[in-house]
This record gives sequence, structure tokens and C-alpha cells, in this order.
Amino acid sequence: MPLSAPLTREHFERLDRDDPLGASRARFDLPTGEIYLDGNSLGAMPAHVPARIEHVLKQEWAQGLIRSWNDADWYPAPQRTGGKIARLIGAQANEVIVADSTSINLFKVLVAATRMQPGRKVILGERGNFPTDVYVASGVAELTGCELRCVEPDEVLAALNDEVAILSLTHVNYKSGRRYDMAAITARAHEVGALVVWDLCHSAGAMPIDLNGAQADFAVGCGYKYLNGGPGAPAFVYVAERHIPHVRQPLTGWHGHARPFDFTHDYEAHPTIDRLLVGTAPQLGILALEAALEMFDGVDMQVLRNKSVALCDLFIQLCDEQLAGLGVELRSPRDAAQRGSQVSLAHANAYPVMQAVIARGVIGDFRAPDILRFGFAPLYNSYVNIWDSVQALREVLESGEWDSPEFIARKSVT
Ligand SMILES: Cc1ncc(COP(=O)(O)O)c(C=O)c1O
Ligand SMILES: Nc1c(O)cccc1C(=O)C[C@H](N)C(=O)O
Repeated sequence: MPLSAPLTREHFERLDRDDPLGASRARFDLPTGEIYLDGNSLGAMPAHVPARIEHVLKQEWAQGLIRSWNDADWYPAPQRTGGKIARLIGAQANEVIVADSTSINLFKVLVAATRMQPGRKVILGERGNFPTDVYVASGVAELTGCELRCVEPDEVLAALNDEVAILSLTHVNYKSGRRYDMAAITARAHEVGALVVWDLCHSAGAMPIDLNGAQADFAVGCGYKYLNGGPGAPAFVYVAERHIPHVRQPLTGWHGHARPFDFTHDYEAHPTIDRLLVGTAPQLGILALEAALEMFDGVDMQVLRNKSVALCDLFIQLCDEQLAGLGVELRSPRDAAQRGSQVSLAHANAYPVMQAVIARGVIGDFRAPDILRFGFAPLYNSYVNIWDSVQALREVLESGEWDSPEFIARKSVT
């Protein structure tokens, strides 16, 4: 519901005073004087994580040494942390485990799902998906003798037929923020006998997800965006309980074995979700992610989604009001029901414009060729952040300050 125009900063201050999630912002360690709108690439750091990791380093590792696999409960951290993510994505604790990276988990589940579909030879994907999803699917297609067929997002339903073994989609698109209707697409895929792999990188921790309600088959997602697990945090993988006994994933490492510490010669897959494990878990990363997930304790994901929708809607409303005639075009769906927790704008000079906006202390990012991307993390973004970031963007565009060698030539890989 748009607020009555024209909006003022006071509107946003009032919304912050009434925000049920407002207190959680202070529990993050964020630079003062800056506005962070890139939590869809790297989430902010919960302030309690360094002390937790220091304890892991100085006590559990330095003093406990090898005993800590047992005494400090390191060994079950992948299952325990998976169980905490399960609540956020509408899964049971025994269906989710933390392991490896999203790319590697995608590889594991795509091969496993293909093996469950003998006689079907098509992996259906989408054009414009995050590149790793397409690259991994093409590697899996080559390895399994399948064809990777990629269609435009609005052609996915029509492209589903009885040749399709696997449908591999990302729930919320990294560039546009467009969101698929997970339940409807999964239901249609099942009607034609296809299995679905959902990449939740841009939705886990940003909105309620109901994998079980959607009868989802497989899902993967990363720990370092809205889950705030830190740079390169380990990822998670979900397999519906009904599929677990049938999953044969290709990276048959010892931690996926039924009895790793029997050290037997032959591989025997673990009967549970543990069969998705490969090798030794990166403990520091998992324990940082586990600690970071405490930020979601007691958070009602629908309340979080309501705030995410409000932040995005208000950002769009302000852009409409304040950026008219400045060469900016909305590239995310206007309808919140079809959108994740980000807003993307197009501008012919998006790269230097974003560099100039960052120089003013508003951190978003650029996606080639022309996208200014702003991610909204309801746990730490305030309503006033919306007002202030649009002011910064307006000032950069009106002044033309982006048109300088400093911003045009600046190197950035993120
Ligand atoms: C949709 C999507 N999938 C996968 C990844 C990344 O995978 P990985 O963590 O393996 O680099 C990203 C972001 O980097 C992403 O946006
Ligand atoms: N994973 C990243 C990295 O290692 C370096 C820089 C950025 C990233 C990202 O996560 C990018 C992100 N997936 C995106 O949506 O663009």
C-alpha cells in the first residue's frame, strides 16, 4: 500500500519507530555513516560472531585440539546447522545439511536427480540464471549424457514435458529480483514427471519459504547472503525425505559413508541426509554460520517478509517520485508477489553511477551491462536507509558527478 505522496524523511523515521524488527539492527556490526544495501551478495556481520569464533579458536582448537570434534560437538555441526536453516525454508531438520558450496551442492543434486530419472534426457534451465547454475548444469549434462535446454523464465511452464528429467531454477533471480511461484511450478513439473531443483541463494533468510508445502524435491542455497554466515560461508542442501533413500550423489567422500570411522574399503551411502556430505566440514565457517543464524531466533519470517516488501515498495515509490527524468528505469517486478528482497534499476552508465553512490556511503552493486542493484535485508536495513539512499542516488544523477575518471576507471570485482 503506497504511502501518500510526496514522501518525507519523517514518514520513514515513523516507520522505524514502529518496526517490530528494529532492535535487531543494533546486533549487527555495521560501519557507521554508511548504508549497506548489498546483503544479497555478502550479508552483514552479527556482532556476536567474532567472540564465538575466538572461543572456537582459542579454547576449542588451541586447548581442546582433536578432542573438540567430540567435546565441542564439532562433528554434528553440519546436521545441527542444517536443522536451523530448515525452519527458515519450510523443511524438516532431517532434510537439510550444511556442506560445501552452492555450486558443489548443485552438482551433487543435479547428478543424483538425473540418476533418479532413467530414460529422461533433458535438464531444463532458465536463461538469465546466475552463471554458476548454468555452468554446473552444463557440466552435469555432459557427464550424464543429458541435454541442457535453457528457456526464458516465462517459457518454463510451456517447456515442461515428458522428456524433462530435471527442472533447475533459481527462486529469486540475482539480477532482476524476479521470483518464481515455487508451489505452482513444482506442481506442474511433477505432473509431467520431472523433478525440481531450487536454488534459494537469493531467498533463504529473506522471506518465508515452504519447501515441504510446495512438495519440493531438492534445493540448495548459500550461507553468506541473507543468512549472514560470512564470506565464503558453507552452503546448504535440502533433499525431500521421500527421496533421501534413492539419492546417489556422485561425490562419494568418506563423510557421506554410513560409518565413516569404520574406515572400510567399500562405499556405502549413509541412510540419512548425511549422504550429501563429502569430506571434512570447514568447521570455522560452519560455526560462524551457526552463530550468525541466531539472528533469526524468534523472528517470524512473515513479519520479516512484510518489512522486506515495505522496504522495496517504498524504494520504488521514492524512485518514481524523485528520479523521474534522470535516466533510470525499474527492472524488478513492480508487483511484490513476483519479487524477492531487492530492487534493480537500469541506467546507461550504471557502473560509474554505482561507484559514485558507493563513494557517498550507500553500498549497492552493479551487474552488467546496466543494472544498479539494491538488496534489502530486513534484519538490519532501516526505513530511513531507503530515504537516504534514494537521496544519494538522486544527487549523483542530478550532479553528474559519476561522469569522472575516478568512477569510470575504478576496478571492482563484486
Ligand atoms: C543464484 C546463485 N547461485 C549460486 C551462487 C554462488 O555459488 P557459490 O557460493 O558456489 O559461489 C550465487 C552467488 O554467488 C547465486 O546468486
Ligand atoms: N559469491 C560472491 C563472491 O565470491 C564474490 C563477489 C560476489 C559474490 C556473490 O555472491 C555474487 C552474488 N551471487 C550475486 O548475486 O551477484
